[in-house]
Amino acid sequence: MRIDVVTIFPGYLAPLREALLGRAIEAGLVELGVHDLRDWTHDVHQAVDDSPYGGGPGMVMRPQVWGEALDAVLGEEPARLVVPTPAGRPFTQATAQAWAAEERLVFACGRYEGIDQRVVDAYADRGPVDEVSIGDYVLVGGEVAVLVMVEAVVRLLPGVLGNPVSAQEDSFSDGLLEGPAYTRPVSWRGLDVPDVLRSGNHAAIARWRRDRALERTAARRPDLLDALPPDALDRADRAF
Ligand SMILES: N#Cc1c(-c2ccc3ccn(Cc4ccc(CN5CCOCC5)cc4)c3c2)n[nH]c1N
Repeated sequence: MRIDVVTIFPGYLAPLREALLGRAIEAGLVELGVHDLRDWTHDVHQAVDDSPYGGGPGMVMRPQVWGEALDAVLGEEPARLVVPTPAGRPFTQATAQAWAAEERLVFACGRYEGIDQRVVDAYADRGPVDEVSIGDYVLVGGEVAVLVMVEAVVRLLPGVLGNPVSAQEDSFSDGLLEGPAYTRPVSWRGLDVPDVLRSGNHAAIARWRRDRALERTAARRPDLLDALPPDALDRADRAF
């Protein structure tokens, strides 16, 4: 997979070259290009924004600069263009899993009050364009959202995670939140690891973990329970 990011703050994306993601890049599992939008400006002030038509607060990012930048970065290779925005469709684990199958992702990081809508409209004729949001809160720009989405996608690529099974057993992959996890010591500040986890009874451990996942999901994310397909809960789950 190749990932390109266009931004006026390239330094914001430096964490993508650290730790697990950095090792994936070094291993050739993913290619990363980060591009400064201002490289496609032609004025002395390197202007990327202007006042909004129709009035309103803040500034809007100019379509011309974005058009030149995305034409250059996209080139002729097919790619999914991703535009983070507070007004986007929710980015979920299912989105990450779908995008993990893509050959190329290009992220357009807006700032100010966002990017002129004609940029999205113009590229929608060339290939898939996703306007997505990572959550119901307002950030200052798209860079943090890109860090989140790139990490969620790249960790799913074959060879990136040391233990690939964990990607399948992620929270949300079975529609539930994962339950609590424990490691040594068996007792810490008067708090003990649940006996079942040390029993060696794998069926009982699996049942206990499923029950804790159901309990946590019901308490914290009842919406996920409501969204489960009818056959997702077995009789033992229903007894819970
Ligand atoms: N992904 C993601 C994001 C973003 C995000 C992503 C991309 C950009 C580019 C610019 N900004 C800042 C910005 C601030 C204010 C406004 C105005 N609106 C805000 C909502 O109420 C109405 C008025 C627009 C844009 C961005 C924010 N925020 N939250 C997410 N989950």
